[in-house]
Amino acid sequence: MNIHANARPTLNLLRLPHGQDIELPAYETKGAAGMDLRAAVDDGAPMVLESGKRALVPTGLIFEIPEGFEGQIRPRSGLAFKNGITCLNTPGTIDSDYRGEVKVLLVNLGDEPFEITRGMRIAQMVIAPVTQARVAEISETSTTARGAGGFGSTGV
Ligand SMILES: O=c1ccn([C@H]2C[C@H](O)[C@@H](COP(=O)(O)OP(=O)(O)OP(=O)(O)O)O2)c(=O)[nH]1
Ligand SMILES: [Mg+2]
Repeated sequence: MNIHANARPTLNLLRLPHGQDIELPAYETKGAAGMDLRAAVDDGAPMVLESGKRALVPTGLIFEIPEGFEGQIRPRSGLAFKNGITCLNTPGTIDSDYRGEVKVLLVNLGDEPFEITRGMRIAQMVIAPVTQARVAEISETSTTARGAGGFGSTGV
């Protein structure tokens, strides 16, 4: 039994006209972290992503991410490995107050053109909790062992 079953937040979504027959985002396995998102491109006109180019791919869906959460749009590793297709802005951020169509910014880092067909699973979305911090300006920082060391300061 999933002990978190009752704690699962609900993702409301609205289909746009061009998303009508697209399968809804779904977790492909019981323990999947992300739900796969599908391309709502024209049936008769697949989108061709040339090598080195990027494109915003429509999902045909508007989400209401529950308050206190975000949607993280991440690449699918299979597309990345086989075709060099990834999300340019990964992880893309879907804000809980966004009410526009969710789009996936794909880039083709492979050598061949890539055809995106209607209903193709192009990316995945992870619903993750978000903390909004308060911002407080200070005049000096506390002291730590690390100090300003970074970018490899602890060695390899
Ligand atoms: O891959 C993505 C990333 C973002 N968005 C939408 C939802 C998100 O809530 C909104 C704004 O995203 P972000 O804050 O990353 O972009 P921005 O360049 O800062 O735009 P804005 O000024 O609208 O916040 O764009 C997508 O549909 N797909
Ligand atoms: Mg922003």
